Order: sequence, then C-alpha cells, then structure tokens
Amino acid sequence: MDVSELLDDLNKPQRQAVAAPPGHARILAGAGSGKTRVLVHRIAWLIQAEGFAPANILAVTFTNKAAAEMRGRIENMLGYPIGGMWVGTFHGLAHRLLRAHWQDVDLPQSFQILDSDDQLRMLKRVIRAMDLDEQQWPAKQAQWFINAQKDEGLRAKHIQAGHDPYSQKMLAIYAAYESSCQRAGVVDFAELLLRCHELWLKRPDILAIYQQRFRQILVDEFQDTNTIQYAWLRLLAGDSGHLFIVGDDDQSIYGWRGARIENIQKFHQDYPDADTIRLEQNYRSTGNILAAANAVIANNRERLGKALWTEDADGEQVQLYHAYNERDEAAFIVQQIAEWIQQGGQRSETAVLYRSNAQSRVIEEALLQANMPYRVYGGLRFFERAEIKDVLAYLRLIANRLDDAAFERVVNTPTRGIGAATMGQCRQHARELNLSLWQAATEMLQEKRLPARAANALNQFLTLVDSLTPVDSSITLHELTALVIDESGLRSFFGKDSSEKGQGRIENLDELINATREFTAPEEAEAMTPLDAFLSHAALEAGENQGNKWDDCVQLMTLHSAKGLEFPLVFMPGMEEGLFPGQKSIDDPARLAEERRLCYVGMTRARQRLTLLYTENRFLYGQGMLQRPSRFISEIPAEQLHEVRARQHSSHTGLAAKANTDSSLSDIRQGQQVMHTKFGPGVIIDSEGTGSHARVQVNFKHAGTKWLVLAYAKLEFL
Ligand SMILES: Nc1ncnc2c1ncn2[C@@H]1O[C@H](COP(=O)(O)OP(=O)(O)OP(=O)(O)O)[C@@H](O)[C@H]1O
Ligand SMILES: [Mg+2]
Repeated sequence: MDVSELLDDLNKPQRQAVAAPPGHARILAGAGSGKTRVLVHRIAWLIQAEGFAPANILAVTFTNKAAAEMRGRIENMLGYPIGGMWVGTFHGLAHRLLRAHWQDVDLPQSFQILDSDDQLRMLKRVIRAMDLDEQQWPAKQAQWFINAQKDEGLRAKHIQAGHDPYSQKMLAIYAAYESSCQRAGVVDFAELLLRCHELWLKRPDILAIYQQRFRQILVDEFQDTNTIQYAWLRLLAGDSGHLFIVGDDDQSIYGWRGARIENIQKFHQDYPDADTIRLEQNYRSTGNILAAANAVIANNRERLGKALWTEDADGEQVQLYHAYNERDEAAFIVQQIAEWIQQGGQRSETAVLYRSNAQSRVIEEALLQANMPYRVYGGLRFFERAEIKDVLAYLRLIANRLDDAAFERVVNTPTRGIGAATMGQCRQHARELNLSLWQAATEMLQEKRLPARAANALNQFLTLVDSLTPVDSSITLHELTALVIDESGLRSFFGKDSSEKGQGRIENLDELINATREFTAPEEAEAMTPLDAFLSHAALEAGENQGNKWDDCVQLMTLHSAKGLEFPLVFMPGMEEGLFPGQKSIDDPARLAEERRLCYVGMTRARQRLTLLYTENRFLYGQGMLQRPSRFISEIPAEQLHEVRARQHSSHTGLAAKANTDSSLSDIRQGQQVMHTKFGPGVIIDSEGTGSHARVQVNFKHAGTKWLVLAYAKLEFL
C-alpha cells in the first residue's frame, strides 16, 4: 500500500488524525467511530510517510487478541513484517521489560507470574502465617486492598497507617505479602507495572534507552488506564516521545478496578499542545441501535459530550424480549441464533453479553442442548482449570524451586501421604529461618526431623521434581510436559475418575501437551528458556486464542470483555434492576453511571440487531427472585424499541409452571378490556399458548403494546 492509500478509506477527521504531523494527539470519540482503525492507520502512516522504523513504535491495546490483530492489520497494509514494533497490553509490555532487566529489578531470572487465583492463595497463606482469623481478615479483601494500592503506585512502606485497626492490619498483610512474593520470586499482575515504573525511576539510564527508542507511543482505550499506567506512559514519553491516545469517556468501565476516567482530561492539562480530534460518524451500528445507545448514555452527567451519527439505514428496532425466567430467556436466544444461521448467518457473528459470569451457565446449557458450538471468553480460562494449574505448578517448581505457591499446590497432589502436620512443620521451619518451603523441606530431611513415613513421602516428592528437571535443552517443552503429567501421577489420578468430568480433565491434560507443542515463544522471549516463556504465556494469556476449532462458535462473554469488539447480532440478557444495574450501584450515583456506560458499551457492540432480554423470575446466586426490568430499558425511546415474542414456545418448567387457572386462555377474547396495575387500562389484541405459557398482547392506552404472561400479569378483566 503506498502512502496515499493509507488515507483512502477514512473520513476527513480520521484522515486528519492519521496524517497529523508528529506530536501529541488525543482522539476523543464515541463507540464505533473508527478510533481503533485510526490508530492502526496512524502506525502505518508513521512508518510509511514519516519514516519511523517499526522499532520506534510502541502500541498499547486492551487485550492480547487486539494486539495480535493490530500487528496483523499493519503488516497487511505495509506488506512486510514489523517485528521490531512493540504492541501489547500494559501487563504484557511491562512483563517484557522486566524479563529484559530482571537483575535491575531484583528478581530471579526465572521469576513467575501469579494470576489472580494464585495471588489469593498466596494471601491466604500469608494471613494464616500471621495467625490472623481468616474470617475477620478475608484474603479477598486484602487482595482488593493490595491491588488498589499497587494501581496507585503505592507500596506498603509508602502508606501511612491510619489509626483504625483495619487499615493497620491491611498494611501489615500487604507488607508480609510483599516479602513472601519477593522470597518466592513471583510477581502478581499489578506488580508487573509497579516494578517497571520503579525501574524507570531509579534507573534513568535504562529509561533513556527506551525513551530514545520508542519515539511514538500509541494507546487504545485510554479511558481505562489507571494511575500507574498513565505515570508509566508519561515517563516513557519523556520530553521527546509523542503520545497518541484514543479513548471514549463514555466507555470507561473499569473504575472499580482503579481506572481513572479523569486521565483523559489530565492528558489535556499535561500536554496542552496536544491536538484533540473528535470523530462523530459511527460506522458500526444501524441508526436505531445508535439512537437507543445514545439515549441511554445521555442520562449520565459529567460527560465530555459528543454527538454520534450514522449514514447507515435505521435498520430494525432494538428487540426487547420479556421472559418468564432465565431458561425461557436462554431458549429465546438459542431460537434466534438458529434462525440467523438458517438465514445464512454465521454462529461467530452472534454474541451473548452478560453482566455477571454466573449468567452464562443457563445459556451454555441451552446451547449445548441445541448442539450449538459456543465459546466463553474470559470465564474460567483454559490455564485456570484445576488440572492444568496442577501441571503448571510442577513446571513452575521445575523452573524455580523458590516458588512456594507451586510447592503448596502439588506437594500432595496427587496424594502421596504428605499430611497437614508435615506441611505445618515445613511452613514453620521456613518461617523461622526465612527459607522457601523447598529449602525448609530439604533441611528437615537432612536433619532427620520428620517421622520416617512422612520423611519418605516428602523425599519422594523432592526427588521427583529433581528428576523431572531437565539438565540440558535436549528435551523439548512438550516432552517435558508429557513427562510431568505421567510421572507426577496426575494422569493416572484423573484417569481413575471415569465420569465425564474426569474424562474432560484427561482431555485437558492432552490439550496442554498440544498447547506446549504448538507454542512458539514470542520474539521478546528470546532470552528466556522455552519453559519460562511458556509459563509467562500461560499466566498472561487471557485465554483469547485457542486455535481454529473455536472459529465458528456463538460468542459468550461478559460485557466488560466485549470492549472494542463488534458483532452483527448481539443479545444482552438479564436487563433487570439489581442485576444490571447491579444491586450495589443502585444507590451510588458514581457506580450507577459506570453501569450505564457498561450498558452503552454493550449496546454499541451490535451492528445489525440488538436484543435486550429480561426475566420476571430469575434464579441467581442460589435464590429465586422476582425481577423488575432495568431502568436502562426505560431510557430507550419507544420509537427504537420493539417488544418481541418467541415464535414457538418450548416447554417451560419451574417458576412459571403454576398457571393462574382463573384466567385460562378460553376466557380471553380479542377486544377484551383489561386493567393492569402498572400499565393501566388496555385492550387485548392477540393471544397465544396455553396454561402456564398463555400470553396475551395488550394495547395499553398509555403504555403502548406489550406481550404479557397471563400467569403473572394479574390483569383485571373489565
Ligand atoms: N471511514 C470508515 N469507512 C468505513 N468503515 C469504517 C470507517 N471507520 C471505521 N470503520 C469501521 O467501523 C467499525 C468500528 O471501527 P472501530 O472499531 O475502529 O471503532 P472504535 O471507535 O474503535 O470503536 P470502540 O469505541 O467500540 O472501540 C469497524 O468495523 C471499522 O472497520
Ligand atoms: Mg476501538
């Protein structure tokens, strides 16, 4: 592609942004207006027209998948590989830097990454070791506290303990956790960035090398950067680097995790000479979808404000489906997807976006029953499954004997007679002498401090790990993995379970061997052993890429993980008060505003058809509840909303089973005048179904036309 072609399929403000002279710039624009597209073209432009080397460019994306796509698109445009360019998530980039400078940041060369589940386990151990009551000091709370501090760039030593016992104790846990991590040579996600930031502060010489290299820094989804990320960017840009940031204040949805929407304005103050470019034309969604989303977000105050319009046709109205319960809701979604496919659509063009992970189960069951392949993003990731983590823990211990978390996980998995008492002694010995568990166990064996049986078992474990540890590079990563799975006894342990679950575990173990066989270390991992590179990949990879077999699948994910994506057909189930917006945000204006932004993000993922669903009864978190439709539904203008019903009802069980026999369908006739407690007076214009499935369509005088379930509507017949 030559230079002028890079601007061909862009509109005027997009072109202006792409071809702006090198300098700081801020692209502020609503969903689907081409921000990500502009960023991609901008990189190609910098290389092609401004003569920057790919190595001068660093781009930050929100997911690994987005990073891979971005690189692919730019290489396509330019027609050659751009290996020297760095593109990745904040975590991925910081990790790469720490690997390159492990000595300068005081980490062992084969340091390992703790994912959030590992972090929680580590904290539990720390809290137990401090002799604290785990009920009173839940690890989860400490995890929140610690991550929030790290996101603000604060270590335990930076924080002044308040007078209240709570913050004093949290600080003490934070400090103990820090030293445990340091001793074990492990870093959690937030630590990656914090430590990288500290490296730059304490080693200006190293920072200068990167400042000279990365003269162009581009950041997508800037509205969700947190304090430390922004500080990191500012340091890297220094006086000479240029920051090109794109974002949308209406799509800031990670405030609960420390993101600072105000970074967008701060950027403006920090870089007053930066151009601000606004994009207002939306290329993604139909007119109706866009109007509906715009109307919802208009209810938020303190917006930077922008208008979005489209040349696209109005398209269909937003569909609204009122379900009896979550099974009905799921059945409707499956039915609609089946129709879409019948009409020639692809499964991968359809997405179900939900507020809470717990909602996916019922939908998954319905899809399974209908034999419809699907994949869940961001749920339990492949690398987070218990059996996979067991194998990874062996591998981690092979890579790094100091890794106490890994030691704890597999010392007695599968069971080999190392009991709680033995482990208790090991822990105590480790604590007293400030040793790793591995060292403590070794010493205790040498000093013969354990009863014979326990000593034997422990010795077997240590010998096993030693014997699995490669002495040279002649054994490949997948051979090693296969060996670990067999020799550790994990394969025969899971093999004994002949249930479907047990079999699934064995399949997963084999899939892990495949994954290691297919794994090619990214170029930044050249200094690492293949094992270290793979372990980092397993911790950082968000389960986004799992090969082609996922290709034509219905896409299931939380609203949060749908950011930046688009699909022709989008379903948003669970549009109910208490679920979306969530219960805790109902009385908190700031949280409510964030929920509304999340709703806006969800709605604007849809290109052609958007379907919102809510149920009257929902069984969630272990209890049945009567639900009210989400306020976000009522914020959509009537012109954009169309209530739909299932074409043919599948059988419904459960809460809706007991029909109100008083008003069975035989009593119903068109033209019947009715009164509804909420919608007021109306006339029945249609009906369908029988018994508990009986529904009527009522034309309400003041509330428009609605389908109601007879069993619930409590209609008064006039
Ligand atoms: N000038 C254009 N001509 C044609 N299509 C365009 C144009 N600009 C953007 N698009 C298309 O519009 C869609 C949305 O673009 P993109 O994903 O870049 O938007 P975005 O602003 O990053 O959205 P989000 O806020 O959701 O991240 C994409 O399919 C993109 O290819
Ligand atoms: Mg985008």
